[in-house]
Amino acid sequence: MIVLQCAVAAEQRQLREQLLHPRQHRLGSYDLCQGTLQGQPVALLCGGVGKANAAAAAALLLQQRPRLVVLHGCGGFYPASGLAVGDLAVACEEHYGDEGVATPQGFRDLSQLDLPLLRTPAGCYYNRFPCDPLLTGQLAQSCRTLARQLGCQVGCGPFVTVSCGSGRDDLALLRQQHCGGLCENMEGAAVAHQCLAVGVPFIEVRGLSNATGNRDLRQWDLATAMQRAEQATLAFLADLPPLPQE
Ligand SMILES: O=C(O)c1cccc(C(=O)CC[C@H]2O[C@@H](n3cnc4c(=O)[nH]cnc43)[C@H](O)[C@@H]2O)c1
Repeated sequence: MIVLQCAVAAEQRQLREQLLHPRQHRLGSYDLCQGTLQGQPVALLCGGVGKANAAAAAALLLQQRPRLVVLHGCGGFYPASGLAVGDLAVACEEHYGDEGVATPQGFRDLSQLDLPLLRTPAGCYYNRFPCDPLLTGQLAQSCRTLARQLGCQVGCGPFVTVSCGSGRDDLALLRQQHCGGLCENMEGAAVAHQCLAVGVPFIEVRGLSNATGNRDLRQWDLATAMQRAEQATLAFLADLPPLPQE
């Protein structure tokens, strides 16, 4: 089974509509919708906004040993990303953007503080959590094909997960520079972290709803961004070969 996780119900509307053989379950405090999309067995999980919600939801689903977790939704793009509202972004890794300490000399992240968030036999993880490289490549390829049809761009690079959105130019610039960030969101690093902790592959795609930096809600397009992330998820599933045992 593949888990398709998002933050809010509006981010999974199309996926729910297209789900074949839908079955509704209650898992902990979540309404889980299972079925088939593009021939793949999936579970649709709406985990809530923010790192704590996203991690709690992912941790519960990971107990069922899914084949893969795909996080999808909307996000903000950083100034030097070259991206625009309506474009797609694929994560190669996720950064916890505000875990660390703000000092008079600037932001110090957890590696500079020697405070790992996760210890595995392969090593310690601080602010940065990788996405599955092979599946990320496949996701980016599916997105490029889709983007040609939609007339939009695709970026692939580091994502930054924050508690406090970058609604100011200086903050957006700082986070972009510190993490080399392409896209900002509020859940990704927490889900990537949970997946890495139990060895389940993780990938992430976001439709870009807004620019980070000085906040101007008139320029936001949440609906298009959410829809495009769902379309990208469907395109990825359609291109994905089924697992031998499924
Ligand atoms: O009103 C605001 O200034 C504001 C700032 C950040 C996010 C929101 C939302 O309503 C969306 C939260 C939701 O969407 C993701 N998201 C979308 N754009 C961003 C962003 O620029 N920075 C961080 N998160 C963003 C996020 O993952 C949440 O799930 C409103």
